[in-house]
Amino acid sequence: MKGHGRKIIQLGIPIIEGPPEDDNQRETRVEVVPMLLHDLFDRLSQRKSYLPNQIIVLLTTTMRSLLVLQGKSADVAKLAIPATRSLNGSSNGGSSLVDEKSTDSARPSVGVSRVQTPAMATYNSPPLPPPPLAAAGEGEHPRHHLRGFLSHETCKELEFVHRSCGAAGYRPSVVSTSLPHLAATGCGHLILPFVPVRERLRDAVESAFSCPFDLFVEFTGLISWCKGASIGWHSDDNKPYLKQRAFTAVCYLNDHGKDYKGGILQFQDGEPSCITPVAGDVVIYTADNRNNHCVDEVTEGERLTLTLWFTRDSACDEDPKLLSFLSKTSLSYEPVHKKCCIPLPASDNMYWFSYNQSGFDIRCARVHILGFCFHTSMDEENNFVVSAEDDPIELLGKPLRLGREDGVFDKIFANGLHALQVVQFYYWKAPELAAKRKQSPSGSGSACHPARQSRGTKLALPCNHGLEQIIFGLYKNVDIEFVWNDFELAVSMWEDYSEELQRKLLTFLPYWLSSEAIFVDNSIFPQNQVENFGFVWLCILESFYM
Ligand SMILES: O=C(O)CCC(=O)C(=O)O
Ligand SMILES: [Fe+2]
Repeated sequence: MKGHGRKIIQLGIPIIEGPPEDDNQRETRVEVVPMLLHDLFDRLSQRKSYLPNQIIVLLTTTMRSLLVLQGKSADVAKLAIPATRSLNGSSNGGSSLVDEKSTDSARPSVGVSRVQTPAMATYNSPPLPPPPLAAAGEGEHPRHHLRGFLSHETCKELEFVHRSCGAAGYRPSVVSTSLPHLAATGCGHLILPFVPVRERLRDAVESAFSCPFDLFVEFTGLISWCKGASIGWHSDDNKPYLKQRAFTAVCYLNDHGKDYKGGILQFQDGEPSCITPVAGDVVIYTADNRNNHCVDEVTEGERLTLTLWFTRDSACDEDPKLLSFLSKTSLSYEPVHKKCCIPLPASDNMYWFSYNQSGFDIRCARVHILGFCFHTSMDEENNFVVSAEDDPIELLGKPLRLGREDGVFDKIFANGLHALQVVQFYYWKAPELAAKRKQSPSGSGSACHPARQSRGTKLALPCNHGLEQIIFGLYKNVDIEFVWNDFELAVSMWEDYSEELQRKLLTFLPYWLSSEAIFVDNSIFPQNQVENFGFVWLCILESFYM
C-alpha cells in the first residue's frame, strides 16, 4: 500500500486530542464520508480484532484506491490529518499512509462536498505526538539508547537464524546474515521473525527523531563481530554511495562481558558517549557526522547485533528488492511440500571464514564447536569414496549425516546447511526439549537411541579446528546435557517451525507484493471470517474505483 507522490484526503470527522496547534496556515482538507461508504466504515470500525481504543480511518489516495489505517484513533488522526505535511508512504502494523506533495489535485472520484462539521470548525491541525525520547538525546548529537527493546526470546530466535544461515561478512572477522541472503538460500520464511522487529524499530526511530511515516528500511542484517573485528571512527553515511542513509539502529543480541570481550561502541562527541552492549538494548542515531563513532576490537567471543539503516529515499527501500527475490524463490513452493523449508546453500566460498592466512568453513565450524561432525550419507559397506579431484567442501552441498562421539544420527540431511539448521534449532530449544522429556512418563532421557549406530564415514574437511574454537568456540553457553532423543524431537520440531513460517510467508506474500512493502498484519490470519472483512471490503472498493 505504499505509494509515492499521491495525495491524502481524509474522509470523516477529525479526532482531536488536546488543543489544536496554533497553525492556521496549515489547511486541512477533511471530506465527508460519502454515503456509499457509511456502511463499510461502520462495519470496519466494529471489527472484533481491534482493541476498543482503536479505530479505522479510511483515506482516499487517488481516484483509484482507498487505504485503511488501523491504529489508536488519536495517533492515526494526528498523523493523517495534517494533509499539507509531506508524508512518505509507510506501512504500520498493516496500515499505510501515503505521501502527498500537494493537496489540490486528488479528489475522491465520488462527488463529495466540503462540509464543515462542528469538529472541523475549530480544527486546524492537531499537534504531532511529542517524540517520547526527544529530551534525552536530541540536539547536536541526536541519539538514544533504548534499553530492553527486544525480548530475550526475540534475541534468541534471531541468534538461531544467524547461526544457521550466516555467511562470511563484508569485513574481516565478520559473519553476516542479510535478508536477501536468506531469500536467496531458500530461507525466505526465516525473514518473518525480523518483520515485527523492523516495524517496531522504524516506529521508534520515526518517533524519536520526529519524522513520522518518513522512513524506509534500507538494510537489515545480523552481524557477528568475531575476534579481531572492529571499526574505526566513521559516520554511517560517510561514502557517496551511503548518502541515502538517514538513521541507524543497532540492536544488541548478546551481552558484553558474558558472551565476548571488547566491542564497546564509542561516540566521538555528546552523550551517551559509549554503549556497553546488553542483549535486548538498541542504540539509534543519525547516520551523519553528528554521530561519528567506532567499535573497539572484539578480543574474545562473538558479538552479535541486528543492524538496520533507514532512508528517506524510497528508491533505496529494501522491501521491493526483497519481495522480488521472495516472489522468485518462495512462491514456487507449495505450502505442503516438505522440501519448501530445506535451505539451499550459497556458493561454498561465501562460507569460508579467513583469518590470518588460515580459515574454515563456517557451516563446519558451527557444528564442530557444538560437538558434531559431518558424515557421508552412505553406509560403510557402500564404499563411499571421494575422488581425489573433488573439493571436499563441495560435499557440504550434498546429502549427509551428523555424527557425534561414537554415534551417527540415522537421518540423512539434504545438505550441510540443513543439518546445521537442525543443530542450531536443537540448541535454541534445548531447555524446552529437556523439560518435555522430563514431563513425559517414559522420559528419563537416558535411552540410547538406535540412531547411534555407526554409519557413513566422517567427512575429512580442510578446516582449522583450533581456529574454529578460537573464533566460535569460546563462551558457547552450552551447559546442556546432549540427549539423542531430544535431538530427534528437535528434528520434527524444526520441521513444524519451518513449515509454519513457510505457511505464513505464503499467506503474507500476495499482500506484500501488492503493496510493495513487508509488514505485519495480524488480520491476515483471521480467527474467523469476520476479522478478514476489512481486506475483502478494501479489495471490493479498489475494484469499484478503478
Ligand atoms: O555494532 C555497533 O555497535 C555499531 C556498528 C557500526 O558502527 C556500523 O556497522 O557501522
Ligand atoms: Fe557505524
